[in-house]
Amino acid sequence: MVGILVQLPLPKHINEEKVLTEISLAKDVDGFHPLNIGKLAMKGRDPLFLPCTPKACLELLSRSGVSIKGKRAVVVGRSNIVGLPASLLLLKADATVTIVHSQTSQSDTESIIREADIVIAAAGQAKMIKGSWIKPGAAVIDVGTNSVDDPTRKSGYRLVGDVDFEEASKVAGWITPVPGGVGPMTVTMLLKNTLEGAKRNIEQNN
Ligand SMILES: NC(=O)C1=CN([C@@H]2O[C@H](COP(=O)(O)OP(=O)(O)OC[C@H]3O[C@@H](n4cnc5c(N)ncnc54)[C@H](OP(=O)(O)O)[C@@H]3O)[C@@H](O)[C@H]2O)C=CC1
Ligand SMILES: Nc1nc(=O)c2c([nH]1)NC[C@@H]1CN(c3ccc(C(=O)N[C@@H](CCC(=O)O)C(=O)O)cc3)C=[N+]21
Repeated sequence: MVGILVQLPLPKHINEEKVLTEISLAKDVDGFHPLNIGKLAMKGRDPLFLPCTPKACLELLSRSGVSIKGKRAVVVGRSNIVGLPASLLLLKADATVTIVHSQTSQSDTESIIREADIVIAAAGQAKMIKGSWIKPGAAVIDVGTNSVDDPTRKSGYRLVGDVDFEEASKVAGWITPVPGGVGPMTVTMLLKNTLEGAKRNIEQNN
């Protein structure tokens, strides 16, 4: 076995920190071991693996030719899975990073997003970010995957992002859709991490 991913969130009676700390560093393909996250947070240290969703966000930016250095970036959300590691990655890439969260005032959230060249939305709130908040030409990465009722669908629901795509796509320079945006790239980054981890293990054992 070359990689281990513990699907989060865990049920309440299981201690997430204990479980994640038990994962071998060399198999931590999600990059959630405290040592990997700690290295991500520190200057001049390189974690063995980067968390898949934040890595997917940066991959989408770089493949679209969006430069990060010196840009104003806002991350909406500060979870261990997405918001916090995404902001650390942007910081490592030399962006000027602001993080907004559930305790940020609505007016601050809106005004900070309005000034951002790069928006990473990971709040889990359907369509909370309006088109009028987006700076013209900004790069908008929508991580939110929220199911909303839709009686016209056989399933009875559909997936929407944290950004109002219809409005925001008229103003943004780049924007990812939901579904079909960050989600599939996250899966790709998981496979990439797993392959790279396997190669590294083979090299070290020879
Ligand atoms: N496509 C993909 O690969 C992935 C998609 N997701 C999706 O991304 C979204 C976020 O996931 P996850 O980070 O795990 O969710 P969490 O619920 O763990 O975190 C949500 C974060 O958003 C903040 N928040 C909540 N409401 C607001 C608001 N109104 N304004 C600003 N910030 C707010 C919370 O603040 P506070 O800290 O104060 O509570 C929290 O930090 C979900 O829709 C999830 O389904 C998640 C992982 C991968
Ligand atoms: N340890 C851990 N690591 C994670 O990376 C992790 C996790 N736990 N827990 C849950 C969240 C959620 N997440 C998604 C990944 C892909 C899609 C994805 O591919 N979505 C498709 C749609 C899928 C559908 O239609 O249902 C899309 O956006 O196009 C969504 C969500 C990873 N997470």
